[in-house]
Formats: sequence, C-alpha cells, structure tokens
Amino acid sequence: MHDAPGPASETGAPTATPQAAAPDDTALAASLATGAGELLLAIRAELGFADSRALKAAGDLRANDFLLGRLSEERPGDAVLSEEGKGEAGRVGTERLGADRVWIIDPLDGTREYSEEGRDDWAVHVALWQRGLGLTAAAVALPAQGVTLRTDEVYPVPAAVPAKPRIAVSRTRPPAQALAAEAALGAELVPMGSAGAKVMAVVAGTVDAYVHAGGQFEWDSAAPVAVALASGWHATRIDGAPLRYNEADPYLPDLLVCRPDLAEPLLAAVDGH
Ligand SMILES: Nc1ncnc2c1ncn2[C@@H]1O[C@H](COP(=O)(O)O)[C@@H](OP(=O)(O)O)[C@H]1O
Ligand SMILES: [Mg+2]
Repeated sequence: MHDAPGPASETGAPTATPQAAAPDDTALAASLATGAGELLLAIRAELGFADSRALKAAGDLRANDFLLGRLSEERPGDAVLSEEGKGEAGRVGTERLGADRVWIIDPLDGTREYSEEGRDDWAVHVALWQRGLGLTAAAVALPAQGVTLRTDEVYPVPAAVPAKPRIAVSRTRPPAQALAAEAALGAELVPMGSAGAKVMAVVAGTVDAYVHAGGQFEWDSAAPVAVALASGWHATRIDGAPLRYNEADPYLPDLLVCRPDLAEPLLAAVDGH
C-alpha cells in the first residue's frame, strides 16, 4: 500500500496530521509564505528582468531575510533549516537536530523561472516539522498565480481516473524515471519549473503526478509534500519509502507525488530505473 499516510513516527516521517499543529502554526506558515511572495513580486517589479543573475540573487536573499526575521519574532524558540540560511539556519547547522520544532523553508523555489518574465511556476515553501510527528503545518505560496495552499485546507482528489495521465517533470532535468513512466503508462510529460509549483499542480488537478529523481533537498519538498499528504494525495520516495525530514543530511533526491490510484503503477514503472 502506498496511498495512505503512515502513522505518527518517532523518526519524523510526514504523517499528514495537521491537527497536531497549533492552528496558528498553519496560519503563520501561510502568512509567511504569502508575505515573502508579495516581497518577491515587488523585487521583480523593482529590478526587472534584464539582469537575471541579480534578480535571482536579490530574490533569494531578501525572501530569506524576510522569513528568518518573521520567524525569529514570532517563534524565537524554534529552529530553522533554510535553503538560503547561513550558520545555524543553514544546512550545516546542528541545533535543529536536537530541536522539537524546526521550520523547513525554501524562500524561492524555482529561482530560474522567477527570473524569466511572464513565468508563474515558482513558489515560497514554509513547513513546520515536529519531533515524533513529522510535518504538521505548511503553506506553499504561488505568488504569480495569486494563491497560497495550506495544510488546513482540503484539495480533493478528482474522482475521474485519467485515460492519459499527465506527469509534471523538471523543465531542465526530466529524470529517466519519468520517461519510463511515460512509456509504461502512455502518459504525457508536462515540463514545469519549481518543485512546489509541480506538487501544487498535482493537488489542483492540472496534472496527475510529479516524478523527480537525481537530486533535491528537504526544503524543496517539505511544504509541498505536507500540503499534498494532508489532502490525501500520495507522496513518497520513488521506491515507495516514506519521505523523512530534519535528517542530519538534508539531501532528499527523489520524490513521487500523485493521485493515490496512480501510485502502484507509477512505482512499478520507475522500479529499477
Ligand atoms: N539534481 C538536482 N540537484 C539538486 N537540486 C535539484 C535537482 N533537481 C532539481 N533541484 C531543485 O529542485 C527545485 C525544482 O527544480 P526543477 O524546477 O528543475 O524541477 C529547484 O530548487 P531551487 O529553485 O530552490 O533551487 C532545484 O534547484
Ligand atoms: Mg527549491
């Protein structure tokens, strides 16, 4: 079985138990993700697209500063793991390994797409991991699409099973596993930027699955996976194992998010690739 979230776990695998979080943790996650998204839209308007390197650097830095500042004000006792964090808030920090509450954030996911005029496939990820519970509260903002998705709202799985499944893949590095799934299921690949935008396309019903392999980190998937699991979607490693967060090494290289009834055929199709 791959379609049900697992039970609460001492190791902190995601458990899709948003009720375990204080309601204001989810509200805070949504407020932070939306606020960082508004800031990122303002930076795009201010700098324009002529110098994409400068735009990417400013977006990463200023969104990260905004999120770390708000978290230190609102939750001063919590630890943080951020893609852009330095020292304790970054990947080398060790305080988070002994902490009971860790915010796992990606201030700008889909940095490449953020720097391309007209693209809306980029995101802000804010997730809360709690010891013994896993991911308990999260929000993913899609600022250029004007939405923020969160673990305390339900994004139901559509009833109809697609005849030709649509599988979201990286625009720049679609994995061999997705090509295998395309062939085995007669699927259509849909290239898209940002892990958050791809998972949110699954829960919005725009695509039926997201297959990723070859490299990624906890911040790329934590908030999107929490939102998907909380609404009953399937989210695991591509061998069907649970996704685990706040590990000593935050490298988490592969991911399958899909409608529950596609999990078995997709896991079988990518097996061995
Ligand atoms: N092979 C790889 N190694 C490390 N990170 C990867 C990766 N493939 C994708 N990612 C990260 O996953 C996110 C989504 O990638 P993609 O748009 O290609 O699907 C991006 O995050 P960032 O934009 O936050 O860096 C990207 O850096
Ligand atoms: Mg990212």
